[in-house]
Amino acid sequence: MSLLSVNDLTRNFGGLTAVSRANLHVDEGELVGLIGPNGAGKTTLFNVLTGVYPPSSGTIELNVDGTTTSIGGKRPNAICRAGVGRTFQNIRLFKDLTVLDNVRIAMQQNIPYSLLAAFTHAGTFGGKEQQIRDESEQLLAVMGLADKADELSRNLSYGDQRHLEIARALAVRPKLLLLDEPAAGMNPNETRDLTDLISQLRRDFGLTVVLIEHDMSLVMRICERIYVLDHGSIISEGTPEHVRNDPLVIEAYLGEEAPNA
Ligand SMILES: Nc1ncnc2c1ncn2[C@@H]1O[C@H](COP(=O)(O)OP(=O)(O)OP(=O)(O)O)[C@@H](O)[C@H]1O
Repeated sequence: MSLLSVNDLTRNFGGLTAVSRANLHVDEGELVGLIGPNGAGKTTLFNVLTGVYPPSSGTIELNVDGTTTSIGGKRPNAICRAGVGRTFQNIRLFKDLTVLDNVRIAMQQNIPYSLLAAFTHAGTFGGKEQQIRDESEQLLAVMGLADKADELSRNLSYGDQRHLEIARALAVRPKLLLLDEPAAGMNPNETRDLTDLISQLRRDFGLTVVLIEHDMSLVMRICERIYVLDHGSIISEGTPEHVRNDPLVIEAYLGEEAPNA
């Protein structure tokens, strides 16, 4: 059974259908790309997957360790606890907090209230705090931000802010990581480094990854499978080779950067 099953998913905004009867299946450990021209519905699909918007119709199921959870229409925190972490197209950090605190807050957010209360009452919260701090520092090291832990996140370079976003997404210990344009605004060298890092994170953390990306060199290099959205509908699905030669995809991209990088 797939880790993520999206069945007949539709999301309307008034008279506009942003996602139309989409079907996606992502197996555990896969690295899958989601591409499509501007306004195709990619971010809306992520927003529905993560509870920012409920689906208008259709179902979303997450199968983690043999347990299937229906996450369609659930609140973002519940979906996060079910095992889904994400980054945003527009960086969303606590700009006036330190790099370390940004990760610590994300990690704490994933501790259920009852467990938090149990720690407090049992007097072991201090120990838990230390564990959160240690794990946050480890994550920063993985993301190459160890020496910037005490800096305010607003002072980080753009590329480092994108890395911190990923560290925050990893802090919730996701099984499924959704990356929304992780390379946006990066130069070709930074993009190459990020491409390697995403592959490494998948291996080291045992992640399943779905990424939206306009940088076709990144998508074609690391994704095993790609879904192509156009006007809210999935028009193609398959290997990078298949997708880049699909006439429907080429037509959808006419006038935009063709997916052949
Ligand atoms: N909250 C909203 N209210 C109304 N319309 C919306 C809303 N969010 C998205 N849309 C519309 O849904 C359509 C799909 O937008 P979406 O941002 O999902 O596309 P995208 O594929 O992520 O585009 P891009 O590559 O430019 O980021 C667009 O027409 C957009 O204007």
